[in-house]
Amino acid sequence: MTEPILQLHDLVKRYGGLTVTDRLNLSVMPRQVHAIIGPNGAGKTTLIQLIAGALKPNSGRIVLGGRDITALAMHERVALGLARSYQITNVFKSCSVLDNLALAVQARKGSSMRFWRRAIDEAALFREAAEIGERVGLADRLQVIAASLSHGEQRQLELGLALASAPQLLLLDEPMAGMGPEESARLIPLIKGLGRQHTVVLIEHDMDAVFQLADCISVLVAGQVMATGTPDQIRVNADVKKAYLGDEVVP
Ligand SMILES: Nc1ncnc2c1ncn2[C@@H]1O[C@H](COP(=O)(O)OP(=O)(O)OP(=O)(O)O)[C@@H](O)[C@H]1O
Repeated sequence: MTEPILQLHDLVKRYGGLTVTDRLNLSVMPRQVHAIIGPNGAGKTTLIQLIAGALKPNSGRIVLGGRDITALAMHERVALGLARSYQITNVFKSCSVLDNLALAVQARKGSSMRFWRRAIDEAALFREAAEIGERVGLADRLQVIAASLSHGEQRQLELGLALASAPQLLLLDEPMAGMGPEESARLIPLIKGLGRQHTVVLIEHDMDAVFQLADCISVLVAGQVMATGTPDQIRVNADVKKAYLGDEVVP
């Protein structure tokens, strides 16, 4: 039987007297896009930060690939195959798409200070960077300076930068934010494809996008998972509909 790639056990996060993550349990299966949705203030961002290691839980356990990572720092989680794509961009604006990706690949390989690196290594580096560019839909934009990319293309490049660390699990924080309908339509199949290779956990407010791209959806309400299921199961779930009344509309 396939084991979950990520498991959260009785996770609790409190801010003073406010319990934001409330004995939360969640399993994420590999090679899926698993979306976490929920009304405003349900604790989605907090949950992503707990998984990434940007926040420490008050109690509970986080298990990645069978290993307890609860006590590990962010960079140690990255080394074990966890990557997070930020809304706040870490793109070098004056560099080309290809150079940005090559730098990210080089960072993974830990060879940034090796000025004497052989040319053959450099060719492999740029080949890998170009391949990542292709996977995020930027094959014909590799030589473009990052600052000239559209908003949507910059988000695609950020995805590419996250992929450069060769993650097992990719965390995406509102990948559709600020995108127009055309840009979203382009990103949906890309993210779906990434889920097949890396496993994607995302939070997203665009419900149309979530129901198109997710294999599995968990609904977070008041810091707990109220329901987990396929988009079709979640769409007809009466409790979920009730939780969303007056908030985002489940399509
Ligand atoms: N650093 C903090 N200190 C105190 N309270 C916080 C802090 N960060 C978040 N909260 C509170 O925790 C709750 C959950 O916040 P969180 O941002 O995780 O929810 P969310 O589901 O991502 O919301 P949204 O959909 O509006 O982005 C909110 O009530 C928020 O005010």
